[in-house]
Amino acid sequence: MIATSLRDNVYAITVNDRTTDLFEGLWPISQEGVSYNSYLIQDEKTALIDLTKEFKTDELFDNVGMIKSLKEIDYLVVNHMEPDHTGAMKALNRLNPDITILCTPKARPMIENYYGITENVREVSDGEEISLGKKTLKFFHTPFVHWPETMMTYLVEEKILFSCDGFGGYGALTGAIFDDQIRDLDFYIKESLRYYTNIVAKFTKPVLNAIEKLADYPIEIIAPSHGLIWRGNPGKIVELYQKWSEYGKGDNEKGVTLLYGTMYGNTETMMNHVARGLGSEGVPVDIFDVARTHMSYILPSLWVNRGVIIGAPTYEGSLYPAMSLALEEASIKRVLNKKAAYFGSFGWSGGALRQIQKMVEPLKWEILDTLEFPGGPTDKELEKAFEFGAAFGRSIKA
Ligand SMILES: Cc1cc2nc3c(=O)[nH]c(=O)nc-3n(C[C@H](O)[C@H](O)[C@H](O)COP(=O)(O)O)c2cc1C
Repeated sequence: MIATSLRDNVYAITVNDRTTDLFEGLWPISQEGVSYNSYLIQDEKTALIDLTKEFKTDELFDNVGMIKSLKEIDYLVVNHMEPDHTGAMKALNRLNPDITILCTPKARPMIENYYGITENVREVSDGEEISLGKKTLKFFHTPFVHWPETMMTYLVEEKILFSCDGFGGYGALTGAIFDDQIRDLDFYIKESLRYYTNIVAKFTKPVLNAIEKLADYPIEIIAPSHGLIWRGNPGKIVELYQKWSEYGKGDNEKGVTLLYGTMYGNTETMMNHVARGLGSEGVPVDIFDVARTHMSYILPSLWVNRGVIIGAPTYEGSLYPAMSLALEEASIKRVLNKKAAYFGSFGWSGGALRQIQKMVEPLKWEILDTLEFPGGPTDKELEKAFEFGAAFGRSIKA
């Protein structure tokens, strides 16, 4: 892909990755893809902001090289050390050992640990400015958006924020790279939420801190290191990230995530009646079979909805394992403060509910109702399931 101009002498080099199956070795992107965005600013001095995953090094270098020889670049700005933004660092350093690497103090030892580079590394302090000539880089330390060494870089005269992982999203770019060029903006918003819940959700407070820190600076372009560049409406992605971060406190949407798992269909039969009960109250419901859906796609729903219904049978005295794994993942991502309910089938002893209580208690999920039944549900139990769903729906709307 050829570099795109953001402003005079400010370029975006967006490298698409459509072959990595799992982002971070965890999160599926084989359908959606992802982009690694780097930025080049040409002035009396030239700065390159963030790099790419190692296997995309040649593509990045070829595209940068069309604008400026890599050997003539003065600064490499490292906003974040994660290898999807720094994988090309060693190769760049070999080509241009004189390049000055600008980073936070916390990034310096990481640069040595990951790439063995110790020379020409210059720490920038929070709020520090470096002049490139006519244009000025200003650095904001934003720890834990997404690692401790993270910072964002602001191009003062052009009012562009290079936000790295902050305000990023999955989704390879389709030639168009700006929000105002995209017909299916909903796709990128959905993929930004999935990215947020997969990658950033644990760090809601640092995201809110970063937004607050930048509040007084006019921003005309948000240029993250993954996904769309927000030029038409940069406030949109900031508002979304802010809203999603506020959800971490529990002030969520009036919807329900219905997670279920089943071995022989009894819990699934019940689930359909619970769902109809919820539907009768007009409450939006997302239904996921936890054994067959990657958690990457479940987390966005769990994150935004106020209510969670768990439907799963007892398995070896405890909870159906795929549901345990889903709840464990929700715990890792700090999905907190939900209204919850449980239903499920058992053979003889039960035990699933006990395990659920143990798992959701630290997450501050309030279990409003439970409905357990032996074997297959009777007609009476199915009626109860409908009312169980409807009652839960009412409590979510309340
Ligand atoms: C491998 C396995 C282990 C089970 N362990 C228990 C158990 O410890 N206690 C119990 O009450 N039922 C146990 N059951 C029975 C199931 O909970 C029961 O069959 C239930 O109806 C399954 O619901 P489903 O049709 O939604 O999968 C077990 C079933 C299987 C297949």
